[in-house]
Amino acid sequence: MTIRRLWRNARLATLAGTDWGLIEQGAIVTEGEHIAWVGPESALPATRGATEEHDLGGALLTPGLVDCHTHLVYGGRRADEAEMRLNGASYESIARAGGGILSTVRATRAASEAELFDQAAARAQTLMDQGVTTLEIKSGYGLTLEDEARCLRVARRLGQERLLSVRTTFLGAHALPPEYQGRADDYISAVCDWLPQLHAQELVDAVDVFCETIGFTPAQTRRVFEAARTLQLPVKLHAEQLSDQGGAALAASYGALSCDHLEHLSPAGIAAMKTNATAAVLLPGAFYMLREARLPPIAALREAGVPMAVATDHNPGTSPALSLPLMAHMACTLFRLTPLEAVRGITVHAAKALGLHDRGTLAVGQRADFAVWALEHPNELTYWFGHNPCRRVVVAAQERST
Ligand SMILES: N=CN[C@@H](CCC(=O)O)C(=O)O
Ligand SMILES: [Zn+2]
Repeated sequence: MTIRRLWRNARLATLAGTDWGLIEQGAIVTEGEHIAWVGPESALPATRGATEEHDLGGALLTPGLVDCHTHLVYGGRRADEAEMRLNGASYESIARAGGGILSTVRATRAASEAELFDQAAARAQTLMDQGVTTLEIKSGYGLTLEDEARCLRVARRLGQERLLSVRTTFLGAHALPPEYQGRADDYISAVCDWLPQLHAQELVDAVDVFCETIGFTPAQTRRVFEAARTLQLPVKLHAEQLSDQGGAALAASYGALSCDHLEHLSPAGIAAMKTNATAAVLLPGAFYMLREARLPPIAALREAGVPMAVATDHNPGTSPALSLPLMAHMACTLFRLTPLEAVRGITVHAAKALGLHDRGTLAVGQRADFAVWALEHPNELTYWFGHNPCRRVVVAAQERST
């Protein structure tokens, strides 16, 4: 029997149109895992009787948050590297000396799958406690077939065992592992060979590449995208973070779901993203921690109508951040997004960046994923920082304790 639930006595921010979509004294009826009715309580049809009723005490209810770019599964930590950077070393110089991503690769390979799971689960819990109901998790710290598979299995298990929706992204082309030094093209051949094997194990929802001077070239990126295309897997790209490689235009030409980082994005890249409906994922945590000098071209993206998402980019090197509302706050203060843009960036546009159209707003037919906040207005999601106003989280109409 489909369970029908009534969630009432809430101020709703539906985000279903182009504004906040506020509904005072609102109610939502869910049937099974989806929203069956949403509106002011006064208009609730009598036929909408529910088997369960939840009084939300006048709190603010928003769509569940979507963190569309994380590297959540890894071993170790990189506080020493952060200290080196604070003492003057650059991210690139540390990477070229075999630190950076490769130091996390060593720690990840040394960790057991159970350890990787426990550590990632604790991080996921912190994100979830602050309103996240959908989480993208990339591999990219294993860099062997088996180590990449382990990380993707851990990510899948998080989705199965926790009340959370997880999307997995294969990022084998994240860094060149030591055993392939000087043989980047051979490593890309290996990555292209692993992809169908991982896909056959149902471990891959999308494919990503780090296209950068300290990552992979556009030509190597293209080879990975061709392998993804053969399997009809969507692609996304770490693009134009530290330099303009023309990666965004390349990714957009493959119909990429998103291009992420984008501090060095060119007008041609923006035009290609616009043409191909590719979302821009902004990552203020990495921008802040690397003390980058150059802002992503927000005004031009806005002008072009490219959807802008915001994510934590949680990773041990450049963004050990575990609060998506904090990233929305930083997207406003650092990148000058409006509060509405930033909140759409962690809900409906983040869902779009994952190719998901069934979440991110409160509307009939959408997944019943929402967060309840001790706030009066959704603009407070980008106002407060350093505390957690999230009170309840509901995933597919099931309440998760926070
Ligand atoms: N830029 C590449 N990948 C990560 C950083 C990974 C790391 O430094 O461990 C990012 O998205 O910022
Ligand atoms: Zn990343």
